[in-house]
Amino acid sequence: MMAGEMEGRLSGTSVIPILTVQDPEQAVLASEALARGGMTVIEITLRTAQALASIRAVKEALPSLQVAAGTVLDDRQMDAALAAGSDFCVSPGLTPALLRAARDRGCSLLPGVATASDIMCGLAEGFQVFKLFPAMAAGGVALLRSLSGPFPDVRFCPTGGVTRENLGILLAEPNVLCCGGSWMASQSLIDAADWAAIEGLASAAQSGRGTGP
Ligand SMILES: O=C[C@H](O)COP(=O)(O)O
Ligand SMILES: CC(=O)C(=O)O
Repeated sequence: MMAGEMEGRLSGTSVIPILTVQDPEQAVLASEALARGGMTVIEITLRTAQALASIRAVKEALPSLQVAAGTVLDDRQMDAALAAGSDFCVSPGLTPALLRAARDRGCSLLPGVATASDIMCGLAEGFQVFKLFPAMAAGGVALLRSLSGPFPDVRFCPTGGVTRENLGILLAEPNVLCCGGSWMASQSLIDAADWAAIEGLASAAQSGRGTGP
């Protein structure tokens, strides 16, 4: 992966909404609402039987939206995600095999890290932008500040426990490019077909202020 490539992809967004969807039609409706709210990048996790079909359907309906495949754990899932039209892949952690698979395929990957050792593995393979997961459980702002000492050039996308309340605090950290989270398109909002609420949460998040108290 070219240096700076992932930073460029994420530069226009404060937040990556994360969707775990059961149905491609719902995925398209939710993605349309997120896009109306100003989102330019979304992630669909490979945690459901309909995830790949959903990625395909969203890319067809909204070609200019960047759609990442999330929860990519191995090269087989990476191949399936790319075949479905994903723009890039996201993983909750990293393995040397996954990093090599991305490099061999020319696949953009946002690999997950939670420790200094994870970051060192990623740097050794040429990665400089990471998802910090699970961000809040692993230490949140205190962890981001601690990591900025030994890794001044590394940038993060904290994900896991990010809410509309703590979003602004995380985005204020200099080593945070953007955050990821599921609150903008939660299962309950999707089940309720509350597309207006999804649009509103996306719009508030994209302005970097959340909607919280
Ligand atoms: O499944 C979603 C991701 O793990 C993000 O976590 P979250 O639900 O805490 O935002
Ligand atoms: C944690 C997450 O968002 C993923 O599974 O990629």
